[in-house]
Amino acid sequence: MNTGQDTAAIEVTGTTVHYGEVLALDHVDLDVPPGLICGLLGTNGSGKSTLFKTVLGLVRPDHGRVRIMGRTHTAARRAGLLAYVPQSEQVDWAFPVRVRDVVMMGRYGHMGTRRRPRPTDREAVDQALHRTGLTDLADRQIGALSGGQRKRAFLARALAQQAQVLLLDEPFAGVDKHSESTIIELLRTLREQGHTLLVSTHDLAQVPALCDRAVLLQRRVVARGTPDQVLRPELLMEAFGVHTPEEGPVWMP
Ligand SMILES: Nc1ncnc2c1ncn2[C@@H]1O[C@H](COP(=O)(O)OP(=O)(O)OP(=O)(O)O)[C@@H](O)[C@H]1O
Repeated sequence: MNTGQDTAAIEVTGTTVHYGEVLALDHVDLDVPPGLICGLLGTNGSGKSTLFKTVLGLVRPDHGRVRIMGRTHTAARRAGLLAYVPQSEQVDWAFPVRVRDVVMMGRYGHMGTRRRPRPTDREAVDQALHRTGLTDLADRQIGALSGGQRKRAFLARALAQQAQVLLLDEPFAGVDKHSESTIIELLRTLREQGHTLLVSTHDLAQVPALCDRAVLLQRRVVARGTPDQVLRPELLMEAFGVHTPEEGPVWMP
């Protein structure tokens, strides 16, 4: 009997993506077991966002297959299994929407077409605001938050979704130490609660402490495994042009 225990939370098989002439992903395989944090590491342009968009079904691969907990992305999204925190939001920051309203958007999938919040929706929003340290800012306009606070607001929106699988694109980029430690603590708690997280980051120094698995991407998968297996000088050199996590990534043409 298949108990579902061996079904990967995220499975990408032989996936290739072109944007016109640009090869963005080249036969990428990825397999994240449930309940783990997997770091997705690569330079600018290495295909991290494209891989997220492919998992979400926003980009159609030339070939290859994506499964989220054994389902297609359409079925997974319909079942509310998948939440996404993009790198930056294409929003009009002057638009008069409160932080609480942004987080409530994470509940839309639970509310049906009338989008009238019920007590359970309000509770989920309050909890997500609390967990991201935004309770005191809940009634502030989103455009009046700092960059790090905005990041936390979009993370809160994903939390309110209560999805099993979370995709986080550069959650630490441009955030201060306070926001960074709030986010790290939160990601660890989510893992303890059995969620699966795929987290892209340039910050290699964080990977050993945060991630159970890591994938080095340079259009194709350079390496995947535990952080120890992946953060090896020759592999980092191949993917980033650096020898150690402490040296940090540098731009490679
Ligand atoms: N809409 C698009 N049209 C054409 N080329 C694109 C498009 N989106 C991405 N690309 C190209 O595909 C490649 C992968 O881009 P992608 O955004 O996935 O990289 P990334 O690893 O997320 O980079 P970054 O760290 O800078 O966000 C790059 O060469 C990029 O220029």
